[in-house]
Amino acid sequence: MADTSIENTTVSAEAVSYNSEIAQIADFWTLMKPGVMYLVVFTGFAGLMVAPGTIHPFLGAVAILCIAIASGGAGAINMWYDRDIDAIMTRTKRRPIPAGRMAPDVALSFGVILSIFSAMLMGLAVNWTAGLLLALANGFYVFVYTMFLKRRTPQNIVIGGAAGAFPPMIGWAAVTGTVSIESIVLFLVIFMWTPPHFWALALYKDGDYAAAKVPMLPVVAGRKNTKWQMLVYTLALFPIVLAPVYFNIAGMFYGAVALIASLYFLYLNIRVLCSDEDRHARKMFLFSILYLFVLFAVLIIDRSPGIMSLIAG
Ligand code: HEM
Ligand SMILES: CC(C)=CCC/C(C)=C/CC/C(C)=C/COP(=O)(O)OP(=O)(O)O
Repeated sequence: MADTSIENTTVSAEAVSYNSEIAQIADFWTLMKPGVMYLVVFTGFAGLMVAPGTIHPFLGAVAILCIAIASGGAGAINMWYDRDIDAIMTRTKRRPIPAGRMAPDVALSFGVILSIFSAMLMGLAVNWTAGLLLALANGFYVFVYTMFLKRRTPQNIVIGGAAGAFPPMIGWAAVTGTVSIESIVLFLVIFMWTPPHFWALALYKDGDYAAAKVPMLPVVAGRKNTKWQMLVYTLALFPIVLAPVYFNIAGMFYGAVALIASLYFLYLNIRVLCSDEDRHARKMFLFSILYLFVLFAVLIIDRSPGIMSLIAG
C-alpha cells in the first residue's frame, strides 16, 4: 500500500511537479520526526509547569519552541547519518533522503542550523542552564546514540535513551535556572521507560534491523531474552514513576493514575512474554506512548489547583 503512494507520485509529470512543491515543506517536516517531537515537547512542557517558581508566558513559549526545534534538528541529522540503513528498512525507506526527494547535505545543513539556533535562542532568551541542557540532549542523540552506539551495541537505546529523557529537565531549568533532584526524577521516568518502549517495537520490526545489520537486542540476544529485559525495566518503572509523589512534585491523584497505568503496562509486558504474536508487542509499543503522555499529563493536572478542585468537585 505504501509502495502504491510512491508510484502515484511518479505516474504523471504534472502530478510530479505538483507533488514535489508540496513535498518540499512536508519533507522538511518529516525530517524533524514530528510524531516523537510532540511527546518530547509535551514532557518538556510538563517539566516547565511543575517546576517551582514562575516564567513569563512568552519566555515559556520560547522555551517550548526551542525544545521542538532542537528535537527536530536532531531528528534531521539522525536521518542524514542513517540514510544508508533507512534505505534498507521497510519502516524508513520512504523517508525524504532514501526516497530520493532530498539531497543528504540539504538535510544535514537544515539539522545543524536548527540545532545551533535552538540552543542559542534558549540560552540568550531563557537561560544558559536550559540552553546547555538542550545542546546536551541534542548532542547526545546525534553523537552518542546515532553515530556511536546505535550500530555498535544492543545497549544502544539504554544509554542513548538519555537523550530523550532530558526535556522535562530542560523545562524545569527554563523556570528555575537549575538542575535539581526533582528534575532528575523526571529524567529517570523517561530513561527507564525508553527500553520497554523501543524493544516492544524492535520485537515486531526485528527483520528490518537484521536486514540493516543494526544490533538491536532482539536481533542479537533473541526475542525471549529481550522480553525478560523489558520486564526488568517495566518493574523498575514502578518506584521511579511513583517517586514524584515521594519528592512532592505530585500528589495522590498522580500516584493513583501512575500506579494503575504501570500495572497495565506490566500486564501488557507479561502478555508479550507469554505469547510470540506480534500484535501483543505492537499493543505494548502503542500503549507505551499513551502511558508516558498520561503520566506527564496527570503530573501537570495534579499541580494545577484549578483543575484539581474541579476533579475533587
Ligand atoms: C533512544 C530512545 C528512543 C528510541 C530508540 C525510540 C525509537 C522509536 C522508533 C523506532 C519509533 C518508530 C517510529 C516510526 O514509526 O517510524 C518510535 C516512535 C515513537 N516514539 Fe520513540 N524512541 C526513543 C525515545 C523516545 C522518547 C524519549 C519519546 C518521547 C518522549 C518517544 C516517543 C515516541 C513517539 C510519540 C512515537 C510514535 C511516533 C509516530 O508514530 O510518528 N520515543 N520510537
Ligand atoms: C530535546 C532534544 C534535543 C531531544 C532529542 C532527542 C530525541 C529526539 C529523542 C528521541 C529518540 C528517538 C526518536 C529515537 C529514534 O531512534 P532511531 O533514531 O534509531 O529511530 P529511526 O530508526 O526511526 O530513525
